[in-house]
Amino acid sequence: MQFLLRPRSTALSFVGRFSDVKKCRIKRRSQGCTAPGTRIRHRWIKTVGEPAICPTARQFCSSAEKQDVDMSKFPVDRIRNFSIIAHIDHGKSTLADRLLEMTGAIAKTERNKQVLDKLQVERERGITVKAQTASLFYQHRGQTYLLNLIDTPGHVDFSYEVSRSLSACQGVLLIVDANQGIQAQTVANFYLAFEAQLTIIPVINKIDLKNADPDRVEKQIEKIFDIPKEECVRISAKFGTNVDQVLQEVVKRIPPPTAKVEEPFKALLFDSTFDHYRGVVANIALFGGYVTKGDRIVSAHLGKMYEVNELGVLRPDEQPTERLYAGQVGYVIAGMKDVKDAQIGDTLYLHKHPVEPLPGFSPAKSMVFAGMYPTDQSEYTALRRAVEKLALNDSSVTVQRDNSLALGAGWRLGFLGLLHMEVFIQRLEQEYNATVIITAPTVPYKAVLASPKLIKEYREEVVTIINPAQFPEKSQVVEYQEPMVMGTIIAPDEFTGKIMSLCLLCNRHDAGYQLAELIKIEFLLNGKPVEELTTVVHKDRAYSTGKAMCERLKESIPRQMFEIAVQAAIGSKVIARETIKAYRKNVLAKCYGGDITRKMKLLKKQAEGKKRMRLIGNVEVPKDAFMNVLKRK
Ligand SMILES: Nc1nc2c(ncn2[C@@H]2O[C@H](COP(=O)(O)OP(=O)(O)OP(=O)(O)O)[C@@H](O)[C@H]2O)c(=O)[nH]1
Repeated sequence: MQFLLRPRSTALSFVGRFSDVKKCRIKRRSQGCTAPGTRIRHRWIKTVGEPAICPTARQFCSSAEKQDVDMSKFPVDRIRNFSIIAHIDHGKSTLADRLLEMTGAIAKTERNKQVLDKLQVERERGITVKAQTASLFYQHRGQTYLLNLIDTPGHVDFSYEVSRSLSACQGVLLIVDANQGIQAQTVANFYLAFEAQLTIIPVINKIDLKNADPDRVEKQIEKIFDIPKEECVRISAKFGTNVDQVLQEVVKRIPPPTAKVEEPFKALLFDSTFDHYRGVVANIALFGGYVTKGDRIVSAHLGKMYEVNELGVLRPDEQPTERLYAGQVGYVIAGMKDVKDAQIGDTLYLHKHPVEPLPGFSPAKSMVFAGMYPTDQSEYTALRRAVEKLALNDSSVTVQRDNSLALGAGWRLGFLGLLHMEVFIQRLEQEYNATVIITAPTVPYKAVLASPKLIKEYREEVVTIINPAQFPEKSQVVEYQEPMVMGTIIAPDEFTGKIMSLCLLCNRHDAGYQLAELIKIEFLLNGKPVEELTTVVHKDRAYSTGKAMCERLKESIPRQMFEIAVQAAIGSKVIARETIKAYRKNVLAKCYGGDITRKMKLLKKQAEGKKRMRLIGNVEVPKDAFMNVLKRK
């Protein structure tokens, strides 16, 4: 790993192997933007709209009032579109709950916790993986404001969701934990918002904590982001302390959208979900004009025409309206049945008024690839549909068809990181009842080919390999290359030494490829290679990886009626071995007496379990064994 010290030593940059990085994230910086760690010299927060308001003059909409709000009465200057961004667990979803409660969008009950985290996987893991939109009506000085709030995920793997959400906003609430202070994703998200030229309101959360030190965090914010400490809002999202001030600051400081209703309809499709009954529900931000139910709209990228069947706002549940106007954020359902119809970043316009498309987004770059196969090939078609639908909800997943001799037809999927991969598979299992086998995750390596035969086959000299089983032999290549990342750590001088070990966990961006000594390791069960476990590692890690994987295989494969040899091999050379002793599992062992139905039940359960097994030679390997072995600790 290389380290580069930046001027004044406020930031430490490093270049490291991508495969070392545990939480993967790729970040592209637009040219000419401020480099991480350098101080921003100019003031960039503007105060717009009215001067400071008297808190007593503020009122909130009641739940009853909100139903009657006529969207057509919303002049653009009373709309505020903003996102909540932060490092993981700094309290975005908790603050979103409070904002929803205070504006009457949801009732204030114990049950209403992390309302915007709708997915089962989000509730189980306590993390946000999908950005969610909610339109809030907020009364201030006798006027109703429409606040469109987008709650975003904090984990580095889902930062693509954050950058997409920001394209629909003019401002952000940058939440910082009063105890932890500024963390890697705080800096990364700050730069996303800064580069998008959004107004940034720093919010110091969790001031109720015993170890909270808001003064220190304010100083950090001032030093690193150049935001005067007077502009920070101190809150406790958990207890609602000062949360009303956040709403006031949103109205005061975030500018309204510049969109004009008089212009032709132009909307950015910034997110979408798939509804089994109604098809694609597209989240749109209107950059001009208005759209009405029944209008015929065109998607600029695909040139396809649709009729708007339903549109409305998200409160946070869908609330249909007759029209959506310039500056608003809402949803449309327009008979998009095919998942490929709703391209994230596409521009929608009226059939009769074509417009210049909006810039859209550059596609997310997958950095972790894995093969996925149905446990039972008869489930292939159902799984294909599930993958397509889930990929629509998560456009940062790349899907390529793949075929394995042993596992049959499947896909090679690309993810932004390992958590992203785990969440995708958990969602497939929970939302689509799918059971799948996942192969070893790998980063995209490059090989400079030497063999003319291979060059002819690939039709290029430098190939990117996303499947270790297709990794060319050393004799066929000039060199291997591996992806590198550029990471940034911002810290005071005195900590430079200590933070070296933390480098693997920090924010990073693409730093190209470098020459690498790579080796392919194969794993064999009783002499039969398990293709899906084939892995490519750095030469110096070959033995430790081979040994660790053999040990994990031994732990994960249940004993069978014969002895199983677990081996790791480089070419024909075995580098590690473990033995699984013979054993016979008699499921009826504890079932005394003659109750035949009980015995049949146990045998049926065993047969179902076997379905989830994969037969390698004569060795049965449960699906979970693959996951256990492939999980990096
Ligand atoms: N004491 C205290 N705890 C808080 C406060 N705000 C949030 N928390 C807790 O912090 C944890 C994380 O809160 P979330 O709202 O899920 O954080 P998040 O930023 O949305 O998390 P991700 O979406 O996963 O990035 C939860 O256990 C909250 O109860 C606060 O003001 N005070």
